[in-house]
Amino acid sequence: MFRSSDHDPLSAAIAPPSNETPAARTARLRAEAEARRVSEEIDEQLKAERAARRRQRPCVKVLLLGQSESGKSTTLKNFQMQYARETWLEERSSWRAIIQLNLIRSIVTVLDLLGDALVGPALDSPSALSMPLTEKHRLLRLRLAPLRGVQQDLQRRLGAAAIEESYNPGPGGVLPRPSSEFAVRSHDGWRSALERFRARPQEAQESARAADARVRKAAEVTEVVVGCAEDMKALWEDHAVREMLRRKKIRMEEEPGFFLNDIERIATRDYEPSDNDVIRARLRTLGVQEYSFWVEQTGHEWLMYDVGGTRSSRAHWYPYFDDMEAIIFLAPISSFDERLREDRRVNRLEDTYMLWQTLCSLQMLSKTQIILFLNKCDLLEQKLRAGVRVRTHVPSFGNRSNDVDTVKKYFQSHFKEIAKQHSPEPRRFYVHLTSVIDTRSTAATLRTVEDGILRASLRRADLL
Ligand SMILES: Nc1nc2c(ncn2[C@@H]2O[C@H](COP(=O)(O)OP(=O)(O)OP(=O)(O)O)[C@@H](O)[C@H]2O)c(=O)[nH]1
Ligand SMILES: [Mg+2]
Repeated sequence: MFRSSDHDPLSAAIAPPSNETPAARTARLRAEAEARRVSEEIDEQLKAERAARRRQRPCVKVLLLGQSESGKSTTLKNFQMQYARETWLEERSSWRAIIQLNLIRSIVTVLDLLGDALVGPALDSPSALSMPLTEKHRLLRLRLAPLRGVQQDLQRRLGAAAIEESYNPGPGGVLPRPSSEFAVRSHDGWRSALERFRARPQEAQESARAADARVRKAAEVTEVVVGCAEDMKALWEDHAVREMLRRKKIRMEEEPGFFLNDIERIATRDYEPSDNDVIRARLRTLGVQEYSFWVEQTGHEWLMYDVGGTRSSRAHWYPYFDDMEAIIFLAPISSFDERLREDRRVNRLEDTYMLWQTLCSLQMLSKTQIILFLNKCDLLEQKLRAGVRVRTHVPSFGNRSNDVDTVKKYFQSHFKEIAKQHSPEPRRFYVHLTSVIDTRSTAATLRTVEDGILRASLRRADLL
């Protein structure tokens, strides 16, 4: 099995901050040791399961990699929609709570910003809003306050995956890491989170009373959300609030799990998530999750591995490298002007380049097909239309034209060049420009990808 070394860039990418205090280091090492123990136990269990399955029938294994929020789980959802329709439909309504949480989280973000602005510059200051915040905004804030309690409650019940990882360098350079960061989970990640929100009893042994309590709790959450619907809408549609967001350069529409334009539809008692809602919902992945699909047309079983992409999760990728038919690497190219949520000092595109270089240069992956998805093209287009200039954030872009085609081509050639320079053996460059929230075009991409992977797999089997 592959082990990381001190020199490899992936280790560098997950290295602790240089100004870490002794106390923070002790706590981190202890938490990491525990995470490693749990993770190794899960690896062993998965290995045994995989070996047993392989003995029974052939399967094609694909690993999804990329930084956090790059679209790995969303790609997996597309596969699930296409090849495991029954499970997809069974799980779909359980996403309701996650979508409610996504919506509430956006509202709470706006409320926090509003809170700051209400105690902000005086009306006559140059940075004051042209449309002043008034008593109406204070009241909206007050009336929407119960959503904070609901957010906490949902997050508690959904578990660590529902909490976005983040830390800001605190005083003295201590970077507090939330304990959730080390919550390495079993391989059924989001499934276990969703299970807690199923309407029907989950297991035979679940008592009717426990099932009732779960259903009652879900109804209580819905009642609060429905009760706040009008105020949420008023807040999101308010001109002064929009101006405040614009001034702070916050584009809520680009945030993961954005549902503020769907309040009327979602904040109702009989809301049922659509396919598209589930695709757009955000629940982060912890540890490694394994999914299996049976592809009728070719008679193969596919095993897909979805991993957590935050820096602290990346150490858990290694054990999966030596056993894959292909890797799909997600690079969100709209992120050229963003910073990592878990470390605001790092530019997201730089982080993606670094990960890509690492994967390309690993000797053990030299024969593995790596397929690059330059993802979030829709957001890239949106950003460029809004006037964001690539050159400001990527100086090497130089004086090229800031139009979508030029930008896409530029990024694509940069990834290609990295692959060429750093692969230990020549490798073919497989690339797709994607917006994986667009299920129709993604279905076509996935068919091409699937075909390519299968061919390579058969070729390999022939050679063996
Ligand atoms: N607009 C847009 N949103 C996307 C696209 N791909 C993913 N998203 C959204 O981005 C958010 C994050 O996507 P995920 O698939 O959860 O990201 P991930 O790579 O699995 O992240 P981790 O689990 O944290 O490693 C979700 O809300 C998705 O709906 C895309 O191409 N366009
Ligand atoms: Mg994920």
